[in-house]
Amino acid sequence: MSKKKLLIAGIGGIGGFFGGLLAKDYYDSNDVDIFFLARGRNLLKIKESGLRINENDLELVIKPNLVSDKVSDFGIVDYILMCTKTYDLEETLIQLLPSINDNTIIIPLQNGVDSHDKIAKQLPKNSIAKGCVYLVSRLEEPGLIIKNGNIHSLFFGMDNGGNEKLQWLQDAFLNANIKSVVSEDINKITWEKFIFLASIATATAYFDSNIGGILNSKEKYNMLINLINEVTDLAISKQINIDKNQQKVVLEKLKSLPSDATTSMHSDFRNRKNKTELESLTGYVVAEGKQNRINIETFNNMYKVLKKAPNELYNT
Ligand SMILES: NC(=O)C1=CN([C@@H]2O[C@H](COP(=O)(O)OP(=O)(O)OC[C@H]3O[C@@H](n4cnc5c(N)ncnc54)[C@H](OP(=O)(O)O)[C@@H]3O)[C@@H](O)[C@H]2O)C=CC1
Ligand SMILES: CC(C)(CO)C(=O)C(=O)O
Repeated sequence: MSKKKLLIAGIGGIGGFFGGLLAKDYYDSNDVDIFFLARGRNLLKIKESGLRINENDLELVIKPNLVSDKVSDFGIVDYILMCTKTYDLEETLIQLLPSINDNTIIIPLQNGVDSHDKIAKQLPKNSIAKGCVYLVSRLEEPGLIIKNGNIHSLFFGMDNGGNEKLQWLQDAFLNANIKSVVSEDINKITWEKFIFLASIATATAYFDSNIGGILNSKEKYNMLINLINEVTDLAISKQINIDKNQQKVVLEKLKSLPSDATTSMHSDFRNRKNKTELESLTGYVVAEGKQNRINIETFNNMYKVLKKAPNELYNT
């Protein structure tokens, strides 16, 4: 059997963490190659001294089989885990075309619910999975991933069956100690993540507050509940098969996260990044809510404020 090639595209908070665990497990493997697509100073640092993953003060240093920004170095790969921010998805896919043939399976692990369709539009012949992760992890500096808290989980699957194609990947994740699940109902799972994330990412960025700060303030908590209800109504209008009581589901998830943690979108606002995922999270709910005639007043009000540049938004 030929060697399987698994490419992690984007070595930041999630790609660095999950890619790092895979690269650690499969270093020297005769059966599997783990490749990293990285760029800039991050690429240089990983090439020079490996990728460091710091979890609860324990540090792992990982050398992938190959890290590069030149897609021609990888050849055709069997699987691609898409781990860039959503705003980099389309450009990265175009860059990756020389490594993709009709058999390459692509799994977006990004937040949001539209990556699958965007990839399928560009690559109609390929099997495209859906996926999502629960993790709090940041690329702290080039070559250094810091994971906060004890949770990590990864869900993936395909809408129309086809999960047997994903079984090899599931085994690879489990061998690398990644808590992963191949789901028969991945649309539901990714929407549950979206309801949770679009609400808490919007609230943390709008109030410039961590998760504990939202849960412990009556005013902020009530706004969070409005957000959860609005995006739940949107999901139901789109016939997503979810339980109507998403408040309970979201609050349970929030309680499993460290209270000093925040969302990746809020971190990007805080770090004055010139791009954020506002459009694929808050903006998506506003646009789809309007189209489906759902009351999305709280999302809309917060969206208008969050559209200002982060420099204008936060004064410290
Ligand atoms: N971080 C977390 O804890 C969680 C994040 N998520 C979601 O996961 C996704 C990724 O987030 P996160 O890992 O935080 O993002 P990061 O910004 O930390 O990582 C993305 C990395 O991809 C790199 N990249 C982008 N395009 C390319 C390219 N064409 N070639 C090579 N490298 C590229 C970026 O480089 P550069 O910096 O140069 O742009 C960056 O290093 C998002 O959708 C996020 O919402 C979901 C759950 C938890
Ligand atoms: C809230 C959290 C940390 C949970 O995984 C997340 O998905 C994000 O920050 O994007």
